[in-house]
Amino acid sequence: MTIATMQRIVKRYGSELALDYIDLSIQEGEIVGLLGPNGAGKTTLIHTLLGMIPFDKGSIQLFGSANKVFSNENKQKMGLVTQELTVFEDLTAKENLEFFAGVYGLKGEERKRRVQEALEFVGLSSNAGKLPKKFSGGMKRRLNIACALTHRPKLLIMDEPTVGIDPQSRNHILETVKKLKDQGTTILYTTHYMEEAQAIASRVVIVDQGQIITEGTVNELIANIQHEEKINIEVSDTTALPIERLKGLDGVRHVHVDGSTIQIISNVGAGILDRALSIVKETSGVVGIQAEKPDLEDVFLTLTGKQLRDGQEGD
Ligand SMILES: Nc1ncnc2c1ncn2[C@@H]1O[C@H](COP(=O)(O)OP(=O)(O)OP(=O)(O)O)[C@@H](O)[C@H]1O
Repeated sequence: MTIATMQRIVKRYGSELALDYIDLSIQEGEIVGLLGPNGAGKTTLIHTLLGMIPFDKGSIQLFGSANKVFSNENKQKMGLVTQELTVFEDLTAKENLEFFAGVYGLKGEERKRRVQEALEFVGLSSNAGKLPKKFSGGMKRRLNIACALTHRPKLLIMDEPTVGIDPQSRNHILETVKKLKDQGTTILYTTHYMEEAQAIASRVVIVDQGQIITEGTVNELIANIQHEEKINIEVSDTTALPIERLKGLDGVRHVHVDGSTIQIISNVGAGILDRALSIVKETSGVVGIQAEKPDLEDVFLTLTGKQLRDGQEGD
């Protein structure tokens, strides 16, 4: 089932074109990683999808219908984890959750149960009675996520939920996102950390300057930009290098020798590593292997000619 569709969406802030004909659809059960540098339009895209800001052109469908897209019924099915922390510093973690659960209309025993579940889900049960101002940055981020979970949204939108936290807390959050997906939540996850998208996204959508410049699974995106694979094999003995035999392997394009290193360039997916190693081992003694593997950063660099500006901690 298609959970959300954006068709030809244009959004301007005055003369600034923030979304430039966006076409995006999100299928049930996916984690869509929305990746792009600062100012690319990620926050604008999700605020538009949630009906929080008006757009200039195009149409949006949610949960299979274009009718009453931003009705309360549909809004109840969505959750937003904001980029800025939206927790109240002077309420305990539990009171914060009770407040947000109340906003979504949960009452009585059900509200208590959902608050408890959300606290457990993000690993904050033992800190339920504490004030967030005493929390670490990572704990505050986890509470911020829990606030968007008590009403069990079908579509959870997370706007850079790991900005400014330590790697351990980040991993904890990424695990939480995967757990949510396993429980059937569809997730739109925006980030400018390419390794996060690479780790959790079933599909990655890369935006830059208000446009979707490419989308696909991480492997598809990498395969699209990758025309060859490179393996460097360092040997201990260069007296009888089996260059001609390596050149004869299926899929090999070039073989170079640089000092004690043999570089083999092959077609993508040729899978020559095992075969090449067994040939080299026969004559030359292998002391090291290095395979150059492109990642999402290379995809971005290839498509836009610039770095993704992978964010620093605390930015
Ligand atoms: N309220 C606003 N008024 C005017 N311009 C805005 C407003 N919000 C965003 N913009 C502009 O729209 C463009 C897209 O911004 P947006 O915040 O959507 O990007 P982003 O990808 O979420 O960036 P970041 O990673 O820094 O959060 C930017 O050029 C930004 O300056």
